[in-house]
Amino acid sequence: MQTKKADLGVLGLGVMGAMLALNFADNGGFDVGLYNRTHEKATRLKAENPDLAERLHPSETLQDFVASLATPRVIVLMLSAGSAVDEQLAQLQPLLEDGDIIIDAGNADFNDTRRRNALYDGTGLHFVGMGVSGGESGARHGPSIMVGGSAEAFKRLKPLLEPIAAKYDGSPCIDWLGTDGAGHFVKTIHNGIEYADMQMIAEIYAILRDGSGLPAGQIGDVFADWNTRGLSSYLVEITATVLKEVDTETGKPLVDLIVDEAGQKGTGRWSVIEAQKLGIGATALEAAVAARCISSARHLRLAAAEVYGDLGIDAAIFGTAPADIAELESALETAKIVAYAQGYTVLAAASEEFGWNLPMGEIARIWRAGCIIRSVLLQDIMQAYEGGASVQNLLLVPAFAERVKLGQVALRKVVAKAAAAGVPVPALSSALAYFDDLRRGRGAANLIQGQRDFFGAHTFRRLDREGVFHHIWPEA
Ligand SMILES: NC(=O)C1=CN([C@@H]2O[C@H](COP(=O)(O)OP(=O)(O)OC[C@H]3O[C@@H](n4cnc5c(N)ncnc54)[C@H](OP(=O)(O)O)[C@@H]3O)[C@@H](O)[C@H]2O)C=CC1
Ligand SMILES: O=C(CO)[C@H](O)[C@H](O)COP(=O)(O)O
Repeated sequence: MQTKKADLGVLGLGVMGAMLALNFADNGGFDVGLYNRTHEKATRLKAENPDLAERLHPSETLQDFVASLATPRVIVLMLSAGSAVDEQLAQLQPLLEDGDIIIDAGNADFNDTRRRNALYDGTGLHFVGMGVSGGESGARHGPSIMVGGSAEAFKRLKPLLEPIAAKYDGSPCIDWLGTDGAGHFVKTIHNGIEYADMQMIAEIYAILRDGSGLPAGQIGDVFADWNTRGLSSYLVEITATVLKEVDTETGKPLVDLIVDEAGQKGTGRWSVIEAQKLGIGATALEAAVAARCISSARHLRLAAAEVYGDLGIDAAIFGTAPADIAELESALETAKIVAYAQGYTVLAAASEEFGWNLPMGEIARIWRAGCIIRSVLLQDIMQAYEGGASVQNLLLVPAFAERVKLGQVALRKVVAKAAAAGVPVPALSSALAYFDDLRRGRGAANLIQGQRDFFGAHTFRRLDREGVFHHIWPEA
């Protein structure tokens, strides 16, 4: 029987919740109350972890769960995003008391988080939207934690959360990033960048597989090698592992047997929707979300392959010489910098729009370990913001400009070759197009303004004089 009240409770013991609960018990040494809609998961978690069992306290009812927690309570929700969170909040609210803190630690649409924060305002309860990244293993051993909500609530949560967070050079990858939805917004953009990163890696894989004709294992070796330098990151590391894995039943590379339809739970889409709402062109993120959608339309792709399959891919265009592989490496590294620059631009715009004053360098700091997009690049991004430097766009920071000036040559060649060969590289090419768009002082939107004024009297500004003008255009 539980005699001592638990230090906190975890509600929702799916993949992430179960691992977070173990992390709290193990690395935090906390007593953890457990509750799950399907009760068996709570009892099983305790039974399967005898070494931590004395700190795990499952309850069968929500009432017992709430009663098992020390006051003021801290309850971590780890549920599927959306209505599940609202339902649980509604059931919890009458059981809670002044000062209790409820954390939504799942992925949430930050608009929901803002709405929920507003609901709790003035109730004496605190609602905290908190992004957690690192997948199952991160949740168990140390995720990157992006906290929103009130600074006051964070002060109380810090001693509970720091011990379970990932550590980079001993420093915990957790911080309070701003009020209401700030934590979930930053997690959403993290995932948008994650989508872009994964898509670009997949495009390079497609080039090596369909353009260069390399088998999966050898492509895995290429990624493993790249992981020792500028591209060093969790995603490149796991790419190498996934590519080298062999299916024991068939003896074939497992990746060759996996259906080419990418799932998505919504965070990538949210990142792009919010970028659009803020008026920011995050084209690599957009391309990555769109590519997942196209991947899911497998029947359509198979039908199109029947119609256009004879066009094939020109395999003579991409080589496998060390210089060819190095070109791909440089292209990927450059496009990745562009994707991060886009993600950070969305963060900056949101910070301004919602008055969060997001600590940009700190976000890079807490992404350096634990999270899915952890990479050596984040160290450079952190440095770009050092001393609170105001950064308009990462591509304008001298250290990145130098790298991109060199790397764009490879990116341009790879995108051009891919177009010629017939290998789709939507994220790499949108990164290149963004860069080219950004670097030209004079774009082509003057024509669009002319067209808009023609059909809708939308007016335009002129380069040679101040003011707003409408022209009487000749009839078409
Ligand atoms: N998996 C990952 O890599 C990551 C996931 N996340 C986020 O964490 C959250 C949880 O994800 P994950 O653990 O993977 O998901 P799972 O599907 O493994 O677990 C979902 C949990 O939500 C509960 N649940 C679902 N619907 C309801 C409902 N209507 N009422 C009560 N409980 C409900 C489930 O209960 P039951 O057992 O009864 O079904 C289960 O405990 C999500 O928001 C996800 O986006 C964040 C980072 C990484
Ligand atoms: O948040 C995560 C990683 O950071 C989750 O794994 C999320 O589910 C990934 O998104 P998707 O399922 O859409 O690929």
